[in-house]
Amino acid sequence: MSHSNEIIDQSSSHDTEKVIEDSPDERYARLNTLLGKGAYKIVYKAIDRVEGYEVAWNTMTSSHSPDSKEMQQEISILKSVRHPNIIAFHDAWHMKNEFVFVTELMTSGTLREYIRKLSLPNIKIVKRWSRQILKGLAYLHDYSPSIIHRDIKCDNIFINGAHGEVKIGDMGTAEMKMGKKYTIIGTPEFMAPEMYEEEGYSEKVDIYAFGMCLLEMATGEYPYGECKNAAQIYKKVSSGVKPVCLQKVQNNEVLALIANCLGPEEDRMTAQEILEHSFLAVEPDVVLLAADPTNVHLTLQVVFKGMDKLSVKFDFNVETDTAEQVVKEMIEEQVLPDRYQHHITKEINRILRDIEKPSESEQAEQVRQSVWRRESDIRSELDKIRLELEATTKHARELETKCEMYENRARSVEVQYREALKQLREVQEQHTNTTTRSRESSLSTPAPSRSSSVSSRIGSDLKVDVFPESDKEEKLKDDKTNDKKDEDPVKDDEKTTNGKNPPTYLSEKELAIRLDREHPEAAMSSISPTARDALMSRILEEYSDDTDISDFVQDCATAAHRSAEKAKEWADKLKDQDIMTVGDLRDLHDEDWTGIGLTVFAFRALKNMLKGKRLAGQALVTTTSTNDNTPSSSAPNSARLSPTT
Ligand SMILES: Nc1ncnc2c1ncn2[C@@H]1O[C@H](COP(=O)(O)OP(=O)(O)OP(=O)(O)O)[C@@H](O)[C@H]1O
Repeated sequence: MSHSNEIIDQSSSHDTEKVIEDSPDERYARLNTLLGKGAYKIVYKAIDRVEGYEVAWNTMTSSHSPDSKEMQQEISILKSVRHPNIIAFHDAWHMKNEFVFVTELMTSGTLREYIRKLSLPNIKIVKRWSRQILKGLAYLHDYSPSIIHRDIKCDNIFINGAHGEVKIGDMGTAEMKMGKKYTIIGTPEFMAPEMYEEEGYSEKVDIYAFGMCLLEMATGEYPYGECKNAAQIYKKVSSGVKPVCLQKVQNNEVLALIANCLGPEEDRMTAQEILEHSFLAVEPDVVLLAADPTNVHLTLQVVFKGMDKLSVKFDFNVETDTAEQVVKEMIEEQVLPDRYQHHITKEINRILRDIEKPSESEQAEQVRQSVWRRESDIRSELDKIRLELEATTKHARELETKCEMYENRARSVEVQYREALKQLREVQEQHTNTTTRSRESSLSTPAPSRSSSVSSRIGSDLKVDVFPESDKEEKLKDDKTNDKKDEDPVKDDEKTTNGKNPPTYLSEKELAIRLDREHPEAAMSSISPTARDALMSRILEEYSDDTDISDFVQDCATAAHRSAEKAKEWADKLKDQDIMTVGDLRDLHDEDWTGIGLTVFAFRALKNMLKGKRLAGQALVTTTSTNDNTPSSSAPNSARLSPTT
């Protein structure tokens, strides 16, 4: 080569690049940039003046006359070879004793250099590269006439690193080198045994060489690196000894594939068969081609990527078909290979799911609607609760007013009772005195019976009309609704006594019972003396804030003549509201009480005990000390545990 002193390395600055020479037709301009040198070729960068591309300018010494008919034919074949995985051959000419040909330029050098850079390519990259090499080989082998490369090796496979494109190169050289079909030519490490035998060979020698490339890709080692020369390689190849690095192949599928490529010529798979091998086969895509507006009738297509197989188009009825059944049918009809059954079924189901899924804007609208619905539900629920609360508060106030009224009436009845009692005693006293005097004076005429007239007087004076006529109905209603659980015998009594035949005049006995019931403090006498003493002392003591609410409620219930179960029921309601001590109860605001859910009776019993217990205690003391079922005249009215405010 006469240009060495002007040559710059590819890595040198582009500013120093300049055109050194032109092709005979001046389309290609060779630059002084050296791309690489091989055993046969020196390769420069050049520019295609017509297309504006950078190209590779290959020069090699040649004894062949490019003007020969044979050579012209080969050049025209090479020019017609067009495949994405084969470096394009653009033009060739003979100049002095140099043969020059222009090819596609590859940016990242050879696959061999690239493997060294990666140190060890992963299995995904190996698969991707292998697919591309095999596609190129399948194209060449299927070409008419069939083209055998003869020198497949990682040095003759080039890469465009930016896109991971891999292309088979050295095509021109291969053609030039071959001369005759059975010429022994190639690189010993990659040559199939039949190539050494001079008995002819087929395109399967390229498959053998591909096996060696795969070995190099999978191990990062050059095959037969353990051999010192071509003779040693030949010996091993002809005696069937495989390269040592084969033992380093980890992946069993890769190992099986290499074994097939390096095996006997007749057993070797073709490039197309290897491409379809499960290790390299690319799973097909399933695409939705069309759908009717209701998304019921679909047209789907299975697309086999990277394979020359036809894609499969089929109809799918969402309402009647299932992916599993449709794929099974197509496999049975041999429309689809069964190895893709699972994948295609999965892909169809994915499409069906996507169809069902609402679009993003529909999803957003759905979310908006549901938020709006929730908001309006909550708003109307709040309105409802507010109205209920207002009604309940109103009702509670009304009841409170009525209670006050009943209490006032009860007070006046009590006063009447005391007055009557006083009169009774006076009458009795008078009667006794009269009787004594009579006896003393030994009068024979019996005195008229005063007691009967007193009784009748008491009966007529004591008009126990605690609940006015107008309120009786209401009272019955309130008793039923609000105090239903506190089934109070007194109230039942009231219902019958006061609700039906007002006004009611009670006999002495009835009056005594009535008063006993209306005065719980008097009823306390029915408690055992010990219990009563204990309760009394607790009432007289101030309940400390940390008194357990259950104890307090039990006292209230006992004082109000309510059962232990009732006490527990009240206590549970308070505890439900986190009221655990008397202190908690004291802290309650008036409005908090209504939320506890206690009956009006319980509510008042507790509240009164909390507020007026000193009085309650006094009442109890009086009742206890007299040990009498009749109420003490000294018992203050407010001490009663009947509903008061
Ligand atoms: N198309 C191309 N694009 C870019 N660089 C190339 C191209 N062809 C060859 N080269 C560079 O030139 C170098 C020599 O090329 P190549 O290996 O094809 O020569 P060779 O003489 O055929 O060598 P061998 O026969 O020993 O493989 C390569 O290593 C590569 O770096």
